[in-house]
Amino acid sequence: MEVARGLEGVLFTESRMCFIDGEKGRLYYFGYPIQELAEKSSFEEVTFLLLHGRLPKKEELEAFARDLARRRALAEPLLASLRRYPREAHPMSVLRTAVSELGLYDPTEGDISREALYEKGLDLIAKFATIVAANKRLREGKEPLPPREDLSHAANFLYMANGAEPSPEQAKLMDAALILHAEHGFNASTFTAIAAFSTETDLYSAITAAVASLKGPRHGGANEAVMKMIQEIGEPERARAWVQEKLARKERIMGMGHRVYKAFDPRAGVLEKLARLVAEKHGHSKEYQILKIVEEEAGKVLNPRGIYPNVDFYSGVVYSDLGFGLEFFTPIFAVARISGWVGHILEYQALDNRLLRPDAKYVGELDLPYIPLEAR
Ligand SMILES: CC(=O)SCCNC(=O)CCNC(=O)[C@H](O)C(C)(C)COP(=O)(O)OP(=O)(O)OC[C@H]1O[C@@H](n2cnc3c(N)ncnc32)[C@H](O)[C@@H]1OP(=O)(O)O
Ligand SMILES: O=C([O-])CC(=O)C(=O)O
Repeated sequence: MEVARGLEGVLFTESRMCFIDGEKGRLYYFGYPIQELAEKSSFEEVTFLLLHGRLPKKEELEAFARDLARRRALAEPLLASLRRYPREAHPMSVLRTAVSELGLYDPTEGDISREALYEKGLDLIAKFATIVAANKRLREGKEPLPPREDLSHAANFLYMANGAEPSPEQAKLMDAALILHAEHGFNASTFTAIAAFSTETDLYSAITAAVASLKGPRHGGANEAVMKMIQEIGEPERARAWVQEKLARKERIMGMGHRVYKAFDPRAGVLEKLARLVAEKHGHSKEYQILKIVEEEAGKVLNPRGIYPNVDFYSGVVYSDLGFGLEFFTPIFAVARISGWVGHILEYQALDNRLLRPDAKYVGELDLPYIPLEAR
């Protein structure tokens, strides 16, 4: 059998959730084009779609959004832990630890019946935003704010994170970013979640593993690395030379390249427009300008090789505008992706939850004589 390095091109299951056309740069959630969802839908509606496989009717969406809103608050023991975690710990490590800890307070942690999974999944989707916002407040030396049930998921997240009710424009921006990041097939973190869940471990364990996987700079952590790149470049005038030197050293430009897309990631297309909007309106133009030059200069070498900006390239400009420091960029990704992780776990379980256990081609030796320690 051929070895498929990185499991590239391996089809390990069937799924209705996500279609990615890597050659043409197209993306659909349950058949709906991503651009249309980002423009017209809400995070709550997309989450319903990812969990139920269809768009909700008006009353269904209202009930679903109310249900999510009611689940936002964190119990005191977890809040006490968040206060105790080291202030300088990375917010992704805080999220990973907090999700794991949530399992400790669930007396039915091990119940993975479909009904229990759905309930626990909704709980996690609701609480991810509260954990991340609480951590942001604590890092700023402030007390976490209790969630508000009268705001949408995106608006409440911004309210809890920044201590002020966002404008409708800001809430829409966050909503669009969450929709764009909610799902993406069997990316590394979703695959990690499924690999863990296929052992019939509990949901908290599978999601903790997924958070750990998303943290890496080759995956969700790339959005933070892009902002560090912008900071290192410093001024738009330095960007071209910086890119040329980087590529001459055979180093990677973060936020570019993708295992599946060999064309422009359609999410990056939407985020580029949103980043341009905030750059023009609110003066983040330097960051945006640097990215445009990096995209163009790196593109001269990388585009012919099918390497283009991915979802992590422009998102940071938007998150900065919404009041977040770069260490919160990947946690924001997680606040969105939790919906995809839960949706995939439900879908995979409904199929048969077959244990994931690939194999490797053995290239070692056999039947070696065991030499006693004193004779080696
Ligand atoms: C949400 C997400 O997870 S989106 C991805 C986020 N990650 C990043 O932005 C990190 C930067 N990008 C990368 O490291 C890669 O593009 C990956 C890991 C995302 C996908 O890459 P893969 O499909 O595994 O390709 P692979 O790593 O084998 O690279 C193939 C070639 O393209 C080059 N390449 C890939 N990405 C880049 C990049 N961003 N900059 C420069 N060169 C690159 C590699 O150096 C390699 O060159 P070589 O053949 O001369 O050795
Ligand atoms: O699909 C991937 O490999 C990575 C990605 O873009 C995502 O998870 O959104």
